[in-house]
Amino acid sequence: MIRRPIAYLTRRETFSASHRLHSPLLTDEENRKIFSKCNNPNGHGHNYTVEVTIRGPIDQKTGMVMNLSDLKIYMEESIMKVMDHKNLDKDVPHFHNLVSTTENVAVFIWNSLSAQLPNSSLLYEVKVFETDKNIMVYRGESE
Ligand SMILES: Nc1nc2c(c(=O)[nH]1)N=C([C@H](O)[C@H](O)COP(=O)(O)OP(=O)(O)OP(=O)(O)O)CN2
Ligand SMILES: [Zn+2]
Repeated sequence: MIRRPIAYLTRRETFSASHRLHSPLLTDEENRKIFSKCNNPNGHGHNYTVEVTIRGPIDQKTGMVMNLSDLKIYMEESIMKVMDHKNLDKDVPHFHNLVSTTENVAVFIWNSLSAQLPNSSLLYEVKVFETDKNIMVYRGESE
């Protein structure tokens, strides 16, 4: 049997969203202390960048791990339509009772994409840049 090379492909999208860091599991005082300026009652915004990486064998016939045009559609559905120009806490039901940290945003994107992809085992990494300096990575791991 011919061994197929494994390759990684990544697509990047950017979206803008507002949010407030406020955990329902903490008191108001604890929220203020832990999240400080990010607990501002009227929220704040970010221009997020998301990189989604797919890992898999290169198909002999197509020469592709996955068609980037298809990945574009999956990311449009899972990320852009859901979060771009939205208030994460109010507009995205997932964050009604879950603090919208970038870690949780990365997990949310992973789960949404997994549900969309025909073969979710190809999903390798979701990387979310909250700012140029603050970057979170999720690879589907849990403990
Ligand atoms: N582990 C996490 N910590 C923090 C998160 C997060 O999502 N996960 N988020 C925030 C705030 O929401 C906010 O995004 C912080 O942004 P910003 O003030 O721009 O970040 P810096 O203070 O690092 O920016 P400087 O440019 O260095 O001032 C906080 N923590
Ligand atoms: Zn923030």
